[in-house]
Amino acid sequence: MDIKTLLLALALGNLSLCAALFFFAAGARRAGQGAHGHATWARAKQCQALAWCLLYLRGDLPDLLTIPIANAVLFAGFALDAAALWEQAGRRIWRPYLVPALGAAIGVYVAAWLLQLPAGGRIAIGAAASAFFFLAGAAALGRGWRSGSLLHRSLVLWMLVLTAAVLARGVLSLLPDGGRWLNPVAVQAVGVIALYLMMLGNAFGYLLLAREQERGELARLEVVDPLTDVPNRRGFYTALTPWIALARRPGMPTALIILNLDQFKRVNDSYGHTAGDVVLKAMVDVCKKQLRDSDQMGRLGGAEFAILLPRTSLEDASMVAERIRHAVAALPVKAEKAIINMTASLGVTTIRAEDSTVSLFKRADEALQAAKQAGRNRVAEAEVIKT
Ligand SMILES: Nc1nc2c(ncn2[C@@H]2O[C@H](COP(=O)(O)OP(=O)(O)OP(=O)(O)O)[C@@H](O)[C@H]2O)c(=O)[nH]1
Repeated sequence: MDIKTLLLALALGNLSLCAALFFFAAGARRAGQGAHGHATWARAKQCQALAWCLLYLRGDLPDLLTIPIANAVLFAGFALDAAALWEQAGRRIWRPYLVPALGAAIGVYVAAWLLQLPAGGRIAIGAAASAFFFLAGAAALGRGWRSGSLLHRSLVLWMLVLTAAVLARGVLSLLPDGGRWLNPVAVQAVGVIALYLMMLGNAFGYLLLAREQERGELARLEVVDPLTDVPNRRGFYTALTPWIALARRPGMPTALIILNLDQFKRVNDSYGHTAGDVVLKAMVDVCKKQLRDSDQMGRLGGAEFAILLPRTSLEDASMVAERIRHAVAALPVKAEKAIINMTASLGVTTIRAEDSTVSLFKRADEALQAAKQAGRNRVAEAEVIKT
């Protein structure tokens, strides 16, 4: 296989990935899901497909296009590959690191071309720049090394080996007698094959990270409310369980507040569901500001929230509830070009030795209903057992 055929294989490989991503994005858009998740990776593949096409057409197109521009686009493609891997690994901030590195790589390469450095020098610069971006990508994949599967770890090692091969090709191109004891065409072919395998390794690595991230997100959504980012009912119950067990032992009590926004249905009916969502998010922020780090807020559903206050007496919990009630009433929420004033009703109780989740929530809910019936925008305590 000659070098031209290998370059064509690289161009076609990246073009097929572009096509696959295009149809994936179109499918996601039709399903109403949006497809922003893979935008960086799609751009990386587009850059690389264009660059390999230009490199393939060397000799047919002007050198300006097939040498400096093709390599600059290729470096951009490799940098975006690394960026996409970092995004999938959970780090969204890659621009401050990769953009200057890309600028430097392009600057040095173009300067070498303008100064008419021998081709070996340019190849070495290209290899060093590519290896840098491959290493950045491998580092993103390597972050999950400890918890990673065998496939995950093998991919990291595979990318490191290929990076070393690309780098070795660059070093060999600098040796004055490199061509004497090695066939230069074979060295070039090994370099291009390493790049081809890197394209495949990167695609596997990217898909692996994407699958891991999706699994992590699904696991998170089982216990977290996606709108307000606080635990949902299931997550809150899980956090509550040890405190119910602890209530059987002597010591400071744990308090529970249930908060329900008043007449929230009207907000949805008057301003729309989107405005209602903004209000719910704002309410969580308002409440969190009144709580300690050790307190835990959760969303039970609709406009109803629960707050767990460890080591807090009924009296103190009522004071916190009153503070929250006041803060909610004092803060108008801007949503959908409207200013919405809200109030909340709150029921307060402490966990008792004989409590189960059902009896605890029943009591807190009765207090909440008492607050609603007394005219809303107020705090009510659950009845205390006289001993
Ligand atoms: N915007 C928005 N609305 C929601 C969401 N979940 C539930 N709701 C709405 O929240 C409203 C809950 O109303 P309720 O708590 O039952 O009653 P209310 O209007 O607040 O009246 P009171 O509780 O008696 O003061 C219903 O209209 C639900 O459709 C959500 O995620 N977003």
